[in-house]
Amino acid sequence: MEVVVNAATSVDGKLSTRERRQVRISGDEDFDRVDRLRAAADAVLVGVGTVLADDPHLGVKSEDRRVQRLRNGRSANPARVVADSRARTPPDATLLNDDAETYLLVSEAAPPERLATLRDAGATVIEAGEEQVNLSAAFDQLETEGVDRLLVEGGGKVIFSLFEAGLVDELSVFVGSLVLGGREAPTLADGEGFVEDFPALELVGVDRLDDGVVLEYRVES
Ligand SMILES: NC(=O)C1=CN([C@@H]2O[C@H](COP(=O)(O)OP(=O)(O)OC[C@H]3O[C@@H](n4cnc5c(N)ncnc54)[C@H](O)[C@@H]3O)[C@@H](O)[C@H]2O)C=CC1
Ligand SMILES: Nc1nc(O)c(N)c(N[C@@H]2O[C@H](COP(=O)(O)O)[C@@H](O)[C@H]2O)n1
Repeated sequence: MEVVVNAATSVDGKLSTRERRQVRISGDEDFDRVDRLRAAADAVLVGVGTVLADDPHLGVKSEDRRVQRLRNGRSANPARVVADSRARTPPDATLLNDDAETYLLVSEAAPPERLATLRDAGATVIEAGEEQVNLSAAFDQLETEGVDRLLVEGGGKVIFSLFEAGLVDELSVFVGSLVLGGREAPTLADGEGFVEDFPALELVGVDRLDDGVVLEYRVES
């Protein structure tokens, strides 16, 4: 499976404010670039922290692109995937609507009654890992469901875990012209952080977009 990570940060590397309030960092051109990434993906993944903070939809915004996907024999929207160890996704979350299939990646620690509620709300549950989702094992199961290209939109904890597990193939970051600040504000890669064996990135693209810049990297394995 090809795993592509995309996020938008402030110049100081933050994904949102210290209150975890979603900020419009991207401008229209960058949101259109993200829409193209979504349209090219089989599924879009976020962590449950992002679901609780933003209640995202994760669908393709452009009708032309949705129509093109249908012409190509695909679903109009990519599937939605939530890394959600303890099944904390609210049953009325927007990404559980009928616009696309939704997979919840959970661990053995997820309460069975929560899983029953979320299955009733339309989710397909994939279990991998004891306390936290084992992303590598979960991705193997997603691949059997036909997910060959996965777009990851965040947040910082999930992105760090993916780098830690060596699962990221491509990374693109839109750096907007603003400073969010705050040591508690989520950054591109949170979690424990690396002290050695940092992921090796090859810079393959730099583009000015809106009032910011898009940096594109290939991740060396
Ligand atoms: N500017 C941008 O491009 C984006 C910004 N955001 C912002 O990021 C913030 C949310 O980020 P985070 O709090 O870091 O949450 P997150 O979205 O990374 O979710 C973290 C949660 O995912 C679950 N999880 C399951 N398996 C995991 C694993 N193997 N490794 C790590 N987590 C795992 C855990 O419950 C964990 O608490 C929000 O403020 C949101 O607005 C989110 C996405 C994109
Ligand atoms: N690329 C990008 N730029 C920003 O400025 C952002 N705030 C985000 N946030 C991400 O987009 C998700 C919302 O998606 P929907 O519009 O609801 O489909 C949000 O959850 C973040 O993952 N991204």
